[in-house]
Amino acid sequence: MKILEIKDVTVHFQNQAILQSIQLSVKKGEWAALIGESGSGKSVLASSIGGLLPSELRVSAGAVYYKGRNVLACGKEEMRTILGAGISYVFQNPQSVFSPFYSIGKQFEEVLRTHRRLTKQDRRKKALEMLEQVGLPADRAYSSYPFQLSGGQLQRASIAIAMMLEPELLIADEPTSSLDSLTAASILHLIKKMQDKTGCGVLFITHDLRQAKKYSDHTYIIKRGNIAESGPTSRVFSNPSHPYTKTLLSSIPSLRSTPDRLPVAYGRTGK
Ligand SMILES: Nc1ncnc2c1ncn2[C@@H]1O[C@H](COP(=O)(O)OP(=O)(O)OP(=O)(O)O)[C@@H](O)[C@H]1O
Repeated sequence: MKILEIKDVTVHFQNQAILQSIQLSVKKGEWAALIGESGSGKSVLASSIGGLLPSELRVSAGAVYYKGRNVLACGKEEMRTILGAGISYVFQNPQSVFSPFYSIGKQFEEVLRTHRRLTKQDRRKKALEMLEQVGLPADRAYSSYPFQLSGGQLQRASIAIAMMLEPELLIADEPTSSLDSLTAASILHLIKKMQDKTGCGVLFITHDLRQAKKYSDHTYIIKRGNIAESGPTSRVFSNPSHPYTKTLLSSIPSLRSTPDRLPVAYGRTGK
């Protein structure tokens, strides 16, 4: 079942097309990767899904269906309900998710107050449970202010708050770009774990080809506002058809030449 279906979406800034006739879909439980270089239109596409485009950008054609409902035609109130409970975001910069003026726990509880009918005690219990699930010391994180957590810890908290209402679609917009590689790997592992637990669809926006290859079922390559190529990840990476995809893949030689497992000489002799 398709959770998200983007049909022929075109976005303009004044008379310049930033996205052109985009087609993309994400099924329940699927991990789709959207790969493209800087400025190709990844974030504009992510924003258009949740109706989060800045006012100077306009969707000039097409539709974005969330479970069959065109979100581009939804009113503000309906969109507010869909966002959070149906579609959630994790951004590159977790600071943008949290207010610096309130503790993390208070901000979790505020989301629950808006979307769920729970007692104060149950809101606190749920917040602590989510913080624990993402591997944070729950009590400390709950009472911390955002600046008291490291970048990696804050990204974990942002995943916890994004998953708290069990959304059906998680849009992860370059969630690891500001993190060191070890922390980045643990964050992607965590998103995968949360997906396995809830069965949500994931739209993973990245320029990291290795991570896309490792996690995604389906890959979309975007170039200057157009989908240059799409298909099952294994096919796109093993047998790319578009010259642009070939160039992207060949820019990281080890991606295609490094075997998934260590060679016998290193892996199995115990030496
Ligand atoms: N608010 C805006 N007004 C005008 N043009 C914009 C606006 N936001 C983005 N653009 C333009 O749209 C194009 C796509 O930008 P976008 O931010 O989606 O790229 P991206 O692929 O996410 O890049 P990055 O990987 O660097 O985040 C760029 O040419 C950018 O300059």
